[in-house]
Amino acid sequence: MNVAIIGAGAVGQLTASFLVESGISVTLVARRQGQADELNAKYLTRVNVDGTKTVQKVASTTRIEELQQHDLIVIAVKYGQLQKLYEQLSSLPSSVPLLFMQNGLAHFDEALRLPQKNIAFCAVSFGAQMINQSTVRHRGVGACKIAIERGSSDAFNELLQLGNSFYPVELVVNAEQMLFEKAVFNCLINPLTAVLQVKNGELVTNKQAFLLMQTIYRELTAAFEGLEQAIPFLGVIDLCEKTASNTSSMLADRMQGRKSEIDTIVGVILEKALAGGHNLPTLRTLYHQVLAIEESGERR
Ligand SMILES: NC(=O)C1=CN([C@@H]2O[C@H](COP(=O)(O)OP(=O)(O)OC[C@H]3O[C@@H](n4cnc5c(N)ncnc54)[C@H](OP(=O)(O)O)[C@@H]3O)[C@@H](O)[C@H]2O)C=CC1
Ligand SMILES: CC(C)(CO)C(=O)C(=O)O
Repeated sequence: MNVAIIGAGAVGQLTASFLVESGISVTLVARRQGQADELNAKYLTRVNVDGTKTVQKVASTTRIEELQQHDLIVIAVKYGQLQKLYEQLSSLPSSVPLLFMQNGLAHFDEALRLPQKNIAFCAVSFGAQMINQSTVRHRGVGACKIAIERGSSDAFNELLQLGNSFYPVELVVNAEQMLFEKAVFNCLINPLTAVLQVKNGELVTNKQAFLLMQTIYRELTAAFEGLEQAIPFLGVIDLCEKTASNTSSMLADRMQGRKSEIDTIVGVILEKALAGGHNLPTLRTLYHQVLAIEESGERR
């Protein structure tokens, strides 16, 4: 099987590394030629959760138009980077299956406007941190859930049968519900880690941060019926603990001075809650804090 992964960042590199380990041929598509050259010249290194290293050869390119013959294209860029990609993806053959790996909800309808016959979405709860252009650190084992929204599961079978306990893959029935539940986890973790500039584990060990997370959980469960059953608070604590040493993707954005995914994650959840008459004041305050930090351009 030939898989192309667009986005040689934290999630793209980690996923590439586990697929290669299972004998799948992977092409990592980078945005910058310099990174593609480095990946081609060097090896891709994964620093495992126990600190050991797994080193593999992975091909890299910047040329999306060359991906016509691939059996699967995984899209592992940030939400804000998808807009530029849609046009290129739409010119690929409609037979090429696509798998979207973004957090948040805004890409769901957008991706389904593409002409491809097989489209699936992914919600991942592992931690991944880019160390440099060809090294990724696995910062916590967690599931990679896949839900097929259009077409058949055949194209995704090899991924679903990966059988690696460090990169567990699960098939989920309802893509939108899966993305919603993952966005709820991210509402509880990402903005707090970004504003407080702490790793995920500190949301449990720091009493004040924990209190804030509990308050947001109460707001969310009051707004969405059945959420407390679908996502018990213990599950949130568990995710923080499993990814304790991870820099959340939103904190990583703040540290790099990049625009975050606050709107596709928190913005969409706030809108849904408001439609049901719930304002979620604590989460809303964090939302504006993240936007204010971005507006101030603190690293510029
Ligand atoms: N990191 C984590 O622990 C987790 C992340 N996620 C989610 O996964 C998604 C990806 O996040 P993450 O991997 O952390 O993000 P990164 O910023 O680490 O990686 C994104 C990569 O995409 C590249 N890219 C952007 N545009 C293009 C393009 N047109 N062609 C090719 N490559 C492109 C970027 O290149 P460049 O650097 O040149 O801009 C960058 O290397 C996000 O939605 C995030 O929320 C989910 C769970 C955990
Ligand atoms: C799973 C988690 C919380 C890992 O940090 C994540 O989704 C993110 O950082 O965006």
